[in-house]
Amino acid sequence: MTNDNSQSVAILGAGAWGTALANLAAANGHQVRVWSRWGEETLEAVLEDAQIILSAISMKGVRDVAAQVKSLPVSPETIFVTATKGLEPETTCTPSQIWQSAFPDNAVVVLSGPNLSKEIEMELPAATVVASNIFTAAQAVQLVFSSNRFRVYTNPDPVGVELGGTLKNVIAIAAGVCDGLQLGTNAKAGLVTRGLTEMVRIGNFWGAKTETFYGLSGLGDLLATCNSPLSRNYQVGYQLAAGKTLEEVLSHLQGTAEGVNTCRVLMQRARQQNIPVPITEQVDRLLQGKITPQQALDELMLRDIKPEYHFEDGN
Ligand SMILES: NC(=O)C1=CN([C@@H]2O[C@H](COP(=O)(O)OP(=O)(O)OC[C@H]3O[C@@H](n4cnc5c(N)ncnc54)[C@H](O)[C@@H]3O)[C@@H](O)[C@H]2O)C=CC1
Ligand SMILES: O=C(CO)COP(=O)(O)O
Repeated sequence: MTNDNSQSVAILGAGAWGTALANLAAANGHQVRVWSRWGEETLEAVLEDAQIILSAISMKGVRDVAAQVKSLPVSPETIFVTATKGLEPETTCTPSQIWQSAFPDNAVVVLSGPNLSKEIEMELPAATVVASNIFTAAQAVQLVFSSNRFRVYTNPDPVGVELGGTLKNVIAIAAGVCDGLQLGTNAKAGLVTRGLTEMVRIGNFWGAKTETFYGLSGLGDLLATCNSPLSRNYQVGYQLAAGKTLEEVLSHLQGTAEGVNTCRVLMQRARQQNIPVPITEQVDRLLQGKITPQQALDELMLRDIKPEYHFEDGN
């Protein structure tokens, strides 16, 4: 396909998600180059004249790759896009914070939504969100990826969009446990809905807007990952419920389940800041092998009874 507005796009990370995004941009007629740490092309060659640099590196590699990019010439006009869903253990930074601190003069856009890469590779329809403090940058990225099979919305709340995609991974592990234990549809609906409340609570604390969590990058991604065996995070929970150890599960898992590390980081930060995160807390104890899936369920069901919401008018 030819494209009069063809952009030069560098994709960093040739895993499942980087490859799917590269294919979407290439199908729209953009010039796409993909860099992988195992590939033949150098980072310098892939970045040359890039108008958009998109990172789909898993969380553990983001800071290192950002430092490598920083050592190379990058125009201040270049837009960075981050598609990673995780939190850095040492700093609790989100990926966009790492990219923005490495490139303070460049626009940074977060791309996140209900996007199971296998379905996107099968050319099934999907929607996503691109969020930035700089609206024109989000619009430019929207144009690069939008097509009749990938609907891209802009959003002005990058923190909310990024946290939605990150926090839902922990709830997806819990949802996998719920299905693995065959707890039924009512239990799953209760878990996912209270999971969303937990995500909003954390997100608000960290500066995200409530409405964003009710959109594609929050509720949307929560529904996708909590209901699909294609989700690696869901698979982790499902297999823990079958009695496997975390080590056994991770040794056979294809790709990255970011929720495992996110849960630890989130738990530490929530404790420091006194944010109640009951579901995350049980997932954390389960991942650490401190409790069984059944004990996690009992802990959640037998918490103190309380109102569903604290309304502002006191009712
Ligand atoms: N696969 C999916 O359906 C989706 C994944 N994501 C997110 O995208 C990110 C990547 O996910 P996948 O592509 O599925 O994972 P993956 O495991 O298939 O690929 C990860 C990529 O990161 C690279 N990488 C890891 N550490 C590195 C380092 N130190 N230096 C350089 N490169 C390094 C790997 O070589 C690989 O290319 C994750 O944060 C995930 O949550 C987001 C939406 C959808
Ligand atoms: O984020 C995803 C879908 O939006 C992918 O989920 P997993 O990382 O659990 O596979």
